[in-house]
Amino acid sequence: MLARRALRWAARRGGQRPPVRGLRGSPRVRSAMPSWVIDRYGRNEVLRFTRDMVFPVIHYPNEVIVKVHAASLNPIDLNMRSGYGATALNMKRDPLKIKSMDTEFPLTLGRDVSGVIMECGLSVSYFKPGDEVWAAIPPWKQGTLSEFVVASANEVSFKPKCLSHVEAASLPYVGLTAWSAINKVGGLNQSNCSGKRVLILGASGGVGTFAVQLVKAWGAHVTAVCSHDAGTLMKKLGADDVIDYKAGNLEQQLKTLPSFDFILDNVGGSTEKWALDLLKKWSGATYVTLVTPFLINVDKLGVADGMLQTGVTIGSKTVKHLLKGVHYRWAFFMPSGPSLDEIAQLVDSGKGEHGCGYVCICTSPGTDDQESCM
Ligand SMILES: NC(=O)C1=CN([C@@H]2O[C@H](COP(=O)(O)OP(=O)(O)OC[C@H]3O[C@@H](n4cnc5c(N)ncnc54)[C@H](OP(=O)(O)O)[C@@H]3O)[C@@H](O)[C@H]2O)C=CC1
Repeated sequence: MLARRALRWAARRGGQRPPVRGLRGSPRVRSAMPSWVIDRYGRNEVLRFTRDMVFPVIHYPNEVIVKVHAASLNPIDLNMRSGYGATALNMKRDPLKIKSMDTEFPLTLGRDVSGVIMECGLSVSYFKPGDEVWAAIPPWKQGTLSEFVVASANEVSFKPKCLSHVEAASLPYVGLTAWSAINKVGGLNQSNCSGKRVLILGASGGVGTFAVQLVKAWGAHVTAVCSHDAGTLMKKLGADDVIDYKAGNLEQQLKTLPSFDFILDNVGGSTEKWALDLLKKWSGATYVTLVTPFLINVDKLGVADGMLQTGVTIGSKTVKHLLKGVHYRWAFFMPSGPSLDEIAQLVDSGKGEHGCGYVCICTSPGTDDQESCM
């Protein structure tokens, strides 16, 4: 597995196919393209359709331009539409003000894309024009609600063969977020997850439905917390125990179960005040939350003070819980083509009880009749 991953990294950096001089792909004859953009933050009325969005340009040799066949929306797009994270994301967009941007507008939302490579930068040898790919574009870049989008080749991966573009576009952002929380931050993987007791809070959402299937595919015993409506779906996705958080006191319901090795918190709020006590003590058990105040702190306090406040908060919580015998971590979405390669393999592997793979695409999680399992 590691060797294959290393090979992919090498290939993405130009190790496999000979380097190409100049841009490769269809000659471009247009300078504008259709997009959904916003020109200010607000509610849905700020969304504007335009046919005159500037065509994306390859600025760095490792970038590709993808023709978007399908895109999808996540809660972060709604939040970004309202201005969430604007301070930190703008700093990341243009840290040295080299593009002399006065404003981030017009801003294109949408993180997920499934489409076809149209152009490759000079150093891209892993992909070629015409390849079918999927990706999650980081929030400091222009989004995917456009005809074309530019991405780093390291953010892009070959689309799973068994999914259509529309199906594939529902997965990358939630898949990579769950992968980051469970694998990169939480340290679980195919070889160490078997038999572990995993609790997923907020299991019926985009991230949660992916997380349930991932740890189940790796052999964990999965307890899913969701509302009653999603119970049947959770069972179909492989959850061993399903707990309805609306049926009485959740903390008391969970305390009747044996302790957990790993908790993924997709809910936040006051949950962590009691949920860490559900972990096994002094055995390396880990609590990972995806609901963090990082961007809110930076928006409220500015970059320096916001990051300082964030550092103090995470540092003190980590130490406090370590002294009680458990690990406490924050996780974030991480764009990654190589991680998407591994997710694509799971999707295409065809081992799950749903036919083609472990990963079952829920077009609108939470209701059984909208489930579509590829
Ligand atoms: N740090 C990061 O980089 C990222 C953080 N996130 C965060 O992760 C969280 C999950 O994201 P996503 O899956 O896309 O969001 P969704 O809106 O798709 O899912 C949230 C789910 O949580 C469920 N839920 C709400 N309240 C509770 C509760 N008290 N107990 C159990 N379940 C509950 C809802 O179920 P129901 O409707 O049935 O109540 C819903 O299905 C969000 O808070 C999001 O902001 C997401 C991506 C990246």
